Amino acid sequence: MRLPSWQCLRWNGCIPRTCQLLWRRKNTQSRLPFSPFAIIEKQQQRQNQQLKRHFSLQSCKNMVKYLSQSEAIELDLDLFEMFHVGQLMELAGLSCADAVAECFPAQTHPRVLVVCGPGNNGGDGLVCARHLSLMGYQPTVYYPKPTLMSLYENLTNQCHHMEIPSVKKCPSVSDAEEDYDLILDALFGFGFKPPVREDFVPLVKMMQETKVPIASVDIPSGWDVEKGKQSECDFEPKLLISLTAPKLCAEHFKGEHHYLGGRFVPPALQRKYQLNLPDYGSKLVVRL
Ligand SMILES: NC(=O)C1=CN([C@@H]2O[C@H](COP(=O)(O)OP(=O)(O)OC[C@H]3O[C@@H](n4cnc5c(N)ncnc54)[C@H](OP(=O)(O)O)[C@@H]3O)[C@@H](O)[C@H]2O)[C@@H](O)CC1
Ligand SMILES: [K+]
Repeated sequence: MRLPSWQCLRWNGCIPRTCQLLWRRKNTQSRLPFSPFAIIEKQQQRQNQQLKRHFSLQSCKNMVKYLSQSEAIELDLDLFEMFHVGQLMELAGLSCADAVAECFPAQTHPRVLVVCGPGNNGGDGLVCARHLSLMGYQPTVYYPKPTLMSLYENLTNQCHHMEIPSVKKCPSVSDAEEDYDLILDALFGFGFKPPVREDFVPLVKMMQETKVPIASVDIPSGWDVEKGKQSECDFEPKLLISLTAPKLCAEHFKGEHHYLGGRFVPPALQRKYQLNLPDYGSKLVVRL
């Protein structure tokens, strides 16, 4: 039996399908110890892997910047000189609702427990709850330490006007699993300094132990903003919505969906922080 020329095969890179099938059949009949097609397939796999490596390197080069905690705080202050905090929060919360709708549709995950913390991350959560309700979800707000400032009071009142219920007690693991299809974690953002203080421990524990999927706003609460998970107990959200630009902890995120939202950074600030943001087009969020 005549083997096809290796040079010719390498040159062409591929062989007509019928020819391959014929060769395979002959090869099996003559019980040759190897098939040249297997070797060619191996070569093609190797080439594909090289291409993949090349493109992933390229995308790393073009990748959005991951911010340290101090960069995130500094950028936040710069933004606050240009915009009212309420404007930024409205876009942030709307982006979160949009990403939730892409990953956990209202038809399959209607009941959302929105956990809101005492800072701006919690404010994003209140805005998100309002938009989720407008999108056909049934959100419930848990806001254990409401901040006594008009910004947060207004956001809370807006939730009341939308007839969004709230709970006063942290649900147990079993209650959470019975009553909710998704938890929106807006407890701590980039202002968090570990470890979690005592009054929030039961809430974080519930989120660690529950099987209800979690969508985290900006930072998975309890993670170090730069180093990520602090212990095996820290929860792993299914969805992370980074706002403005991802923080360093997002490099450790292993969940299924990572989105970027908060499409409000003017070009001068993008240049100052070398953010290298992706093109949002007409969308509120982009998948990273
Ligand atoms: N420009 C942007 O990028 C935009 C950012 N936005 C959003 O703002 C978020 C950052 O907001 P933030 O600065 O208010 O901080 P955040 O993390 O919400 O909370 C701090 C609170 O947590 C508390 N606390 C801290 N550590 C604690 C601990 N260990 N255990 C218990 N409590 C602890 C702390 O208490 P304190 O230390 O002050 O007593 C304070 O009350 C950001 O992630 C994004 O979601 C968008 O709204 C719009 C545009
Ligand atoms: K969070």
